[in-house]
Amino acid sequence: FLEEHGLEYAVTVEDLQIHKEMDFIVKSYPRLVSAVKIGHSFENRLMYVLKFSTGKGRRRPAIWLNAGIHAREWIAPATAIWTARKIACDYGRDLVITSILKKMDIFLLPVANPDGYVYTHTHNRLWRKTRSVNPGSPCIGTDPNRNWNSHFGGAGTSRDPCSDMYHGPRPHSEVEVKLVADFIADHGNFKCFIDLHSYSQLVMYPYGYTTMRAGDADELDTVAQNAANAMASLSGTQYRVGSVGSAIYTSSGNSVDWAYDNGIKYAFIFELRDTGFYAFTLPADQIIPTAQETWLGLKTIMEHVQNS
Ligand SMILES: O=C(O)[C@H](Cc1ccccc1)CC(O)(O)C[N+](=O)[O-]
Ligand SMILES: [Zn+2]
Repeated sequence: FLEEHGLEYAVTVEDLQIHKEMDFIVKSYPRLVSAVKIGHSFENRLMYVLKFSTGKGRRRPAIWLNAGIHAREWIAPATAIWTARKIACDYGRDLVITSILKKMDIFLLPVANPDGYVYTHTHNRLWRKTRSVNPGSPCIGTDPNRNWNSHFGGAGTSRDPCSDMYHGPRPHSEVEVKLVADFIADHGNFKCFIDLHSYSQLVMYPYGYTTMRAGDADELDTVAQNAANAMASLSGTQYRVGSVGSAIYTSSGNSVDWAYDNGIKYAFIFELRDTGFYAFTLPADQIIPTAQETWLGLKTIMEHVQNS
């Protein structure tokens, strides 16, 4: 049919519901929110960032909120898209977010690994990595939280393409990582990088490649503890706090070590709900409660950044 009608055979990739909601938020708040499309994934899906900005000027101090780098951690993109609408709705109403946006821009990437995210909906709910091809191996994908150009290939990573911790053939080999890293480096004025994962209920800061304390560890620990306290204030959910290396395990090439090494002092990773009962398959009725408590933690950090 397509041949005889001369139509191009369009390679359709499943659209993400979340991208449709992002379009809707851009349309609903055109003066505050814009779509920044930083490129495409390995399987040619949009890498779609929302920019929240009240001012002109391309290089206002900025905050990067990242989610969904690991495909199976569905609560992270869900929390991120709820947060997108919360920022838009509360600007002009909530004193803290209004004052933050007066001086800073916020960039939000709800699905940082779109190929993996779709794959968890269509083939394997517990998929973690990207979906890139590994030449010479039957195994697909690289762990995008081991692929950043920071102590690449060090502790807590694997060189085996079949491993869930495979660091990839080289730093930023994954286009999904490269696009974010290049965007942040080119912008050059990011003050804060927050990466949403699940599960374990943790608020962590660098370093992950070592248990050695980062230069700013004392300040970051205080900020993280304040965030955890704010999150617990809503319905008592307990978040532990610490450096990645000490709170869980050493793992090199992760996003916050890269951000911190590239001058973004306020670099945090959140491990959202729960502590293992449902694990990655957190029931949908916990999405909004998780997003609401996480928002209190995010505001705590962003307020500190704005005043620093
Ligand atoms: O292994 C990971 O990348 C995170 C732990 C982590 C978090 C921050 C920096 C380095 C590692 C754990 C998780 O979110 O991926 C959950 N999991 O183990 O699947
Ligand atoms: Zn993760």
